[in-house]
This record gives sequence, C-alpha cells and structure tokens, in this order.
Amino acid sequence: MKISKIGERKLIQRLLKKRDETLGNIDNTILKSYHDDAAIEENTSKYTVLSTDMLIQHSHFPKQMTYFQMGEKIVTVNVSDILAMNATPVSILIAMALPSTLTIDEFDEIIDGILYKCKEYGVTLIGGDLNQSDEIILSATTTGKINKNIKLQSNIQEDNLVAITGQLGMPAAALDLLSKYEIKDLSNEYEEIIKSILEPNLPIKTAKFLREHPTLITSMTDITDGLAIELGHLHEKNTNIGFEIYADKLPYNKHISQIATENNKSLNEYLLHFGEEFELLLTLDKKEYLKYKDKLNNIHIIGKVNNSDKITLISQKSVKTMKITGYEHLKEN
Ligand SMILES: Nc1ncnc2c1ncn2[C@@H]1O[C@H](COP(=O)(O)OP(=O)(O)O)[C@@H](O)[C@H]1O
Ligand SMILES: Cc1ncc(C[n+]2csc(CCOP(=O)(O)OP(=O)(O)O)c2C)c(N)n1
Ligand SMILES: [Mg+2]
Repeated sequence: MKISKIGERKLIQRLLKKRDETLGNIDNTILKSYHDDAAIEENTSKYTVLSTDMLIQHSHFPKQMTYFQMGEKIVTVNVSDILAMNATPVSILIAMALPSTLTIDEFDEIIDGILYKCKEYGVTLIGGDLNQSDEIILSATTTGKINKNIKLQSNIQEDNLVAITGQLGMPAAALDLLSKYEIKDLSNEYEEIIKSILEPNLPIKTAKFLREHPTLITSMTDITDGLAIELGHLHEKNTNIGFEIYADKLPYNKHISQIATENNKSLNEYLLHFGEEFELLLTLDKKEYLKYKDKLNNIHIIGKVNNSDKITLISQKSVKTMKITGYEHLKEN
C-alpha cells in the first residue's frame, strides 16, 4: 500500500510508536516532549555540540541502495560530525521529504534503518518532520555533549603527525562498480568496497578511545569531500603550517587500483579526490602518539605537519603539490 493512502498523520503515529519502543527509562516530561512541538534535552555537560547534514536521493543514494540503508546513512553522516568534534553523540532530529508513491513497507524500512543506527551509536531520535517531494530527501540535526577537550580544527602545531582511521577510496570505487553492475553480479571480494558506500560505518571505537585520551589529538575532522579537500580546509584554518603526505602510506583496499584502471581513473583520484569515507582525519601530538601507539591499531600515520605553507604529496618518484579538488555540490565540472 502507498503511504499516500494513510497520509502524514498516521505515518508519524506509526513512526513514533516504533521509536517509543526503543526508548529506555527516561524522565516523563522529556519523553512527552518528544511528541510535542519541540523536544527537550537535559543539560548534562558544559557544551552542547550541534550539527546538521542533508542527503538527497539523486546525489547520495545509488540506485542499488535499500530504504533501510538510506535510513542508516542519514544517522551515520550526522553522527560523524559530532565524533569529529571529539564529543559524545546524544540525539538526532530527522526531517524527511518522501514521494507519495513510496509504500508503507518502504517507509517502515527507512524508519527501521534509522532506529538501528541510533541504537548502534547510542543516540535518541527525539523529533523530526515529514513532508512530500518527488525524490527522497533526508535531513537531520544532531546533538552531542562534551565538558572539556573539545577539538577545534584551528589548533594544529608544526611537527604533529597526520593520521587517518580506516581506508581511503573505497566509496569512489564502489560507485564506479555500481554504475555498471548489479550487486548480485559482483564477486564476493568486492563486498567490503560495495558496503563502504551503501552501509558506511563510523570509527566508533577509535572515537571513544580519542575521547578518553584527548591529549593525543590537536585537531580532527571527518573525511566527506575527499582527503585533499579536507586537508585544504585544515590548511585554511591554520596559518604558517603545511602538510607532507606520504603516498605509500595511504591505506586502501588493494582491489581498488584495478577498478580505477578499468574506469580510466588514477588511483589518486579515488584516494584523494572523491570522499564519503566517513573516516577521521587527525593531527596528533607526536609524543602522545608514541605513548599510545600499541593501542592505536586502527590509526594510520600518513604524513606530518611542517611549516611549508603547502600541501605536498611525496612518493618515491616525486614531490608534488596536492591538487585541492574533490567532491563539491553546486559546482560545474
Ligand atoms: N546553510 C548554511 N548556513 C549556515 N552555516 C552553514 C551552512 N552551510 C554550511 N554551513 C557551515 O559551514 C561549515 C562548513 O560546512 P560543510 O563543508 O558542509 O561541513 P561538513 O563537510 O562537515 O558537512 C560548517 O560549520 C557548517 O555548519
Ligand atoms: C548517487 C550518488 N552519487 C554520488 C555519490 C558520491 N557523493 C555524494 S556526496 C559526496 C561527498 C560529500 O557529501 P556532502 O553531502 O557534501 O557531505 P558533507 O561534506 O556535507 O558532510 C560524494 C562523494 C553518492 N554517494 N551517490
Ligand atoms: Mg555539508
């Protein structure tokens, strides 16, 4: 049955019933507010951290993506920004614009994906909005909390190490694969690659470790627009520093170099200039890093901060200035 058969009101009731089933023991006034015009949140820390991020079907959801995965992804991309501030994610509000032709089962799948990821990240869906549109648009606002040790992007020091969690370039390769093949036609060895775009995961454990050991990090951001653009943003926010990145230290799934070749692209296009990895890009205090090195298996050192005022990519063959290009909405190629 189409969602237009039952309409906005009943759909919201349905959604709230599912959501209420996931709530634990909470203060009754707060619980009731989740059904009112605005949600209440108790202030339990010095700072509330707030962020918003929007996903639009044609630019964020490959056609093979399930409705469940769309629901998961709106929570993931939003929580990612909270982790990048070194804060603990708390709650999320999600506005949805949906086509009237969507079925109720598909609607339920989106909600189930949202609630699944909320549980994984320990965030509560505290509100939202429902509206109609020809394509699916999901937009969310997330809150987080932190008392001290908030990490701003403007505190980078010369001689810091540059590091990332996880691997680069898989979403780029995944999108190229999905543009040509159906999932069932792809070999199992591509599973990790395909999942990187359909079901991105956050480095939750590493983020928790960093919150518990804040002296390790001098700055942090999530990689959404590609490593090059993210480094470019950090460079703009920190005067008198530069970055040297070592090409042979960039971690990637070995299958993607072949996928790049098959799509007439260079490996660096995937690794540096695409994005959507949802990994953390960190600058680390060197002394602190050496202290905790053994516990940081998921962190890869890819370069260091210098005073060159440039971003360079160093390989065995060459030293090049890195092009600051990547994924950008509202820009012609
Ligand atoms: N429409 C807007 N109004 C106000 N601030 C905005 C708007 N769009 C983006 N920003 C702010 O600009 C900064 C950079 O945004 P963006 O590049 O989208 O960040 P991210 O890559 O983390 O999503 C953020 O601080 C964001 O809050
Ligand atoms: C159908 C489809 N086309 C293209 C992409 C790739 N893509 C979409 S947005 C994006 C980069 C970052 O997105 P944005 O919404 O700007 O994230 P933000 O920086 O706001 O966190 C990439 C690589 C995709 N995921 N799906
Ligand atoms: Mg944005």
